[in-house]
Amino acid sequence: MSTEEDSASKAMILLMGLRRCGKSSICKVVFHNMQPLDTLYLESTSSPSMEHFSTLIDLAVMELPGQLNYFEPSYDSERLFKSVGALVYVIDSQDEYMNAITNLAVIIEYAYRVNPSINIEVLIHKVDGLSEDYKVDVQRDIMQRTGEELLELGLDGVQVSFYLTSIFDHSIYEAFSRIVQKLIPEITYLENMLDNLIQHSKIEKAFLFDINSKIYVSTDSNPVDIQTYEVCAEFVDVTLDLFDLYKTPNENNDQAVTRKANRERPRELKNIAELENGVTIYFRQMIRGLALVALIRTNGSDKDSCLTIMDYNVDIFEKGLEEIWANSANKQQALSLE
Ligand SMILES: Nc1nc2c(ncn2[C@@H]2O[C@H](COP(=O)(O)OP(=O)(O)OP(=O)(O)O)[C@@H](O)[C@H]2O)c(=O)[nH]1
Repeated sequence: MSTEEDSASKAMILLMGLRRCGKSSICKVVFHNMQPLDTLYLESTSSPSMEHFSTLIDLAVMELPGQLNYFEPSYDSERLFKSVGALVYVIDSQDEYMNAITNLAVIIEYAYRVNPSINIEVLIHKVDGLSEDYKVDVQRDIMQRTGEELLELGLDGVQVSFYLTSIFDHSIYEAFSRIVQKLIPEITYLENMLDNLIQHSKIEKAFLFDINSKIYVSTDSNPVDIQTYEVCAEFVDVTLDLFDLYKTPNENNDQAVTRKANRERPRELKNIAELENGVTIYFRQMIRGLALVALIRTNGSDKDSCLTIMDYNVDIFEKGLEEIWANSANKQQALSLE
């Protein structure tokens, strides 16, 4: 099966940008847990590469090397762009970016023509090297120049979203979370379910994480503040690291070694801790490699009874999730039979 055929059944994210803008580093850090500093030694990518990951939906992230000429007749760009849900274009903010903007406009013109429903997402990347003021200036400048280029091409109505990102902090996960969420058809149900859960469980904020990438596939409708996300993402890491250190009860050494090698975890992974500010943080594994992470403010009421209610409500939430997943799996099956 070719990479493009393989991706047809998945929501596809296409990652593009000029050479050395940071595409491979983003893939390695977000999807393979590579340490950001180790990306310094990554070699230039010479052929398209594809990452797959499954959350509530199956996603494929395809990286196209910067030096490839996508509009050569030998390269079937039309078929590729038609199968894509989101085009993510990376611009290196530490470099001279005018060429990147011109290249982006040409790609948008093409992508939009063959696939008008494509989401266009621009990562203003490597902002760790810029001061706070300069970051804002660069963002404004890139947005304005992109707008001008699109206007010249008669594409001023095309919606483009911009994100300031860096692999050295959580901004890249936050951006990918928002990009992925736009591709999940059931996102409104998920948000409603999370809103319902927080109303009935003294929760301040709840995230549904994809455990392996630490992208959050959904959250309640309260605004996301990046520090809250960071605390929750770190708790996912700590929980998994701790779990991987120890054998589970009734497991012999060989089974533990095999499980760790395959990165398998028992279904019901759960962890609860109290933060310095008295807020309780709650982690519970759900279906399909997802985990619910919530911050609970007990406000002086009995912590144990809060957690009992929480467990009960999370059971109901998980059942809802199973139903959503069963429905979306049926829909995908029906589509593939058409
Ligand atoms: N400061 C900083 N450097 C970054 C960031 N992301 C990537 N880099 C660095 O940028 C350089 C190029 O990154 P790559 O991921 O190889 O770039 P690429 O777009 O895949 O390059 P090609 O494969 O040639 O198309 C590496 O040295 C990375 O360490 C970031 O957020 N901040």
